[in-house]
Amino acid sequence: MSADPAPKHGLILAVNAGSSSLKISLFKRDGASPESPHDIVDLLLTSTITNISQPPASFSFQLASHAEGREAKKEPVKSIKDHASAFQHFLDYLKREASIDRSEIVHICHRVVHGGDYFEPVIITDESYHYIERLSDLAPLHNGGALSVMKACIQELPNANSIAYFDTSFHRTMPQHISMYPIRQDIAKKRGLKKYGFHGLSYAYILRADPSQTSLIVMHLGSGASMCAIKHGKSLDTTMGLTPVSGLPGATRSGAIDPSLIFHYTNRAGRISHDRSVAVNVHVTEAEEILNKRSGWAALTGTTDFGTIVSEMKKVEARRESGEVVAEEEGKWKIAFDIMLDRILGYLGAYYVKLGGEVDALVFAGGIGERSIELREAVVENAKCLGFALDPQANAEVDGKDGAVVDIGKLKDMRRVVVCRTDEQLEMAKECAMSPKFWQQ
Ligand SMILES: Nc1ncnc2c1ncn2[C@@H]1O[C@H](COP(=O)(O)OP(=O)(O)O)[C@@H](O)[C@H]1O
Ligand SMILES: CC(=O)OP(=O)(O)O
Ligand SMILES: [Mg+2]
Repeated sequence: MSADPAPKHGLILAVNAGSSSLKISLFKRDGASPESPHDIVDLLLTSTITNISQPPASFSFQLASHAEGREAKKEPVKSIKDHASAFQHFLDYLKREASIDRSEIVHICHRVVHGGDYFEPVIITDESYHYIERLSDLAPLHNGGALSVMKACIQELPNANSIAYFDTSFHRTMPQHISMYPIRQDIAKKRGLKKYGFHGLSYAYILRADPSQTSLIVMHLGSGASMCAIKHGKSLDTTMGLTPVSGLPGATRSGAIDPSLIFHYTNRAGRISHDRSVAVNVHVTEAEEILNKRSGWAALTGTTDFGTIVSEMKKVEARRESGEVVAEEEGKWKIAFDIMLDRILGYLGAYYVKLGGEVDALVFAGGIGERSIELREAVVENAKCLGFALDPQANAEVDGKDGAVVDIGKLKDMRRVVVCRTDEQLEMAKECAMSPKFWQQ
């Protein structure tokens, strides 16, 4: 693919292949105001495909000019089975429904979860494609999906450059004693066995969203959930590790467990899994398959939707309070909620101490962090001893408020608590638009 600088103006397509979703945004680079990162790109449209790993997938498409406070309409699409078919569905829809000239797309930014030792964004060439492909085993739910979208872009949008932006880049500042595992370092170095950390594009976006705050404890809570301690604008520690399975539990991921557990769970831990739904062209073991795909709150409750867990938990609690005897099995919703809460609090306490109590704000982000009034309430209530307190009304009214950052804390004499509507696509598009090497000046 070519790496020639594009003209000053042009369209940037940003694609975010998450573990069970594909989020796509199209931006126009406004060459007239490249000074500020905030107005360098204008959003033209967004499209989201969710439930990719739990069919039927749900598709939405919205032109920015028609958005104005309206939720995009969602429709189930049976033909979507993976990230490649999700992206193809988007391209077909774009061709049919929107008056966008696809030849005006000059750069396509791809969120790549595992970048290994790549720190800067890279143009996709044979060499970088294969490097990312080799890392797929370390991000079995992610890299394969991003690569399949890149392949489609090379075929369907041959005049655009594909550029990879890495989740791992943000965490390159972690001190060695934090990123290193206490194992033999000759083996660790040879095989790249260290903590990389993920969700970095989201953390970078959050940091940029309010430049006055530079020391933060951030919770990015989505299908994949992680936390990050940011000290003076740099990642100090994060909960995911060599792969995104560690740290907090996720929709289908176990989060941190005793590493020996898996050998007691199955006697096939080291065998290559035959389940091809985990990812494309990836060799994962039965152990990785179990911990990445058959664990998490889906294993505890049967749903990957944390919103359902909260609403079912509340229904059961209401019945219990009204005197009804509730079957033990119905306690599963609260157990899932409490496990998530417990793990979050564990890292919150640890990060507060690691930051020496210098915390400008506690930040909630990601699908759960941005939408679960109840989880935010429970976290902040339990973190009272650290000087955090919630304004219950502000917490309940986040959805009605505009802007990337919404304050939900009691501000007087208390530390700041905020919700940040994170946007990994916008982060990549801004980075791309601000990189002189990608544009003719
Ligand atoms: N109202 C809600 N309350 C709690 N959780 C929610 C709510 N709405 C959505 N979610 C959760 O947000 C998740 C999606 O988060 P998101 O960050 O978009 O995920 P992804 O990891 O796919 O990028 C859903 O799987 C669901 O669990
Ligand atoms: C790294 C990760 O888990 O990403 P996502 O939450 O988008 O699946
Ligand atoms: Mg995500």
